[in-house]
Amino acid sequence: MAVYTEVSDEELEAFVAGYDIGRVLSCKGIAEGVENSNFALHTERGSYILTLYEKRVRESDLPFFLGLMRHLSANGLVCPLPILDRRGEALGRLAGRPAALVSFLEGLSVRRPNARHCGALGEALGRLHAAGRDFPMTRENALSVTGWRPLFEAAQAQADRVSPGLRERAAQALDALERHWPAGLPTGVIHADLFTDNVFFIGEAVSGLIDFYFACTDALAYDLSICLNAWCFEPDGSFNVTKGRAMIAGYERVRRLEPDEVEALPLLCRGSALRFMLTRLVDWLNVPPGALVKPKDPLEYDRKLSFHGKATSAFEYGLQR
Ligand SMILES: Nc1ncnc2c1ncn2[C@@H]1O[C@H](COP(=O)(O)OP(=O)(O)O)[C@@H](O)[C@H]1O
Ligand SMILES: N[C@@H](CCOP(=O)(O)O)C(=O)O
Repeated sequence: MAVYTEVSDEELEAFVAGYDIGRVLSCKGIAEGVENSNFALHTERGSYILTLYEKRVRESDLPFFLGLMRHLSANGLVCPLPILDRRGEALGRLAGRPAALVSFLEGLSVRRPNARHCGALGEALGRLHAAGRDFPMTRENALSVTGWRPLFEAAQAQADRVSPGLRERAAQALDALERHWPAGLPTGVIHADLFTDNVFFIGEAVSGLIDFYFACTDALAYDLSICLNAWCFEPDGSFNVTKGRAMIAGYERVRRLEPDEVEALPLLCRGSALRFMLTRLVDWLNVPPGALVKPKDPLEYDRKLSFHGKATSAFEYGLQR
């Protein structure tokens, strides 16, 4: 369910009249997604996504997200382009919420990516990092290492109800990561949530990247580690090194990893696995009564953590030199 806020026809027509995009032909709520209310909007001029930003997105971050998408689009990355209204603003208000219109992207996300998808994704991630290089705004990553202990504290008392021993496994990973988290790696704009549902393909070519609402300024290789976690494990919990090799090679076609990033990769993968395990665990333990959102499985990332805890070098993830 991802329509939290209903919009009346009158409100919608008044909002759309603020843009030079013709009149509304249709507007349908989109079921996918969890954070915001999204609608597929068709007007006399084209197709758009209308997003009403809900409570989990901080309003003060919206200029960063919208500015970033405009910057990346201007630098050749296919991502949603925020449409400017007649006043030249990308951010408006609708039904009492901050709202924006972005361009509609063609393509489909893949649920079970193969190695060619992983290679194409790696290359697209490299292009994203290159296109973001001159973006002048910054945004701290609230879900990096200093953000993990509060999540752990919020969930630890009930963690063993989800899986025996989970509290201790998470505590050990967190202690190790807090002690050894790498500093000084090359940083820039990262997507920070480039899971399969946020990447569109036409055939095996990437046709667009969406959902920049976790984007921030952080280590570039951390973004790659998020993708290795999200794309290269099999349903049985094993890491598919063929997919990892394709992804890293795809990334390095655009941007070669530096020696300190290579060195840090296993730790970054462990950190990003813990990040998603913890946010999923907190969500799992706090499903609001009557909610239609299906929480994501934290144990998927508990299994990934056990792989990363044993990995010692980037070669185990498919790096070739
Ligand atoms: N620019 C776009 N073009 C086409 N479809 C989009 C676009 N943006 C979002 N969508 C659709 O809306 C769904 C939810 O969007 P998403 O940004 O992932 O929401 P949330 O941030 O709430 O998780 C996506 O899975 C996709 O189907
Ligand atoms: N990708 C995260 C959850 C964020 O969901 P999204 O719909 O905003 O991509 C996870 O898998 O835990």
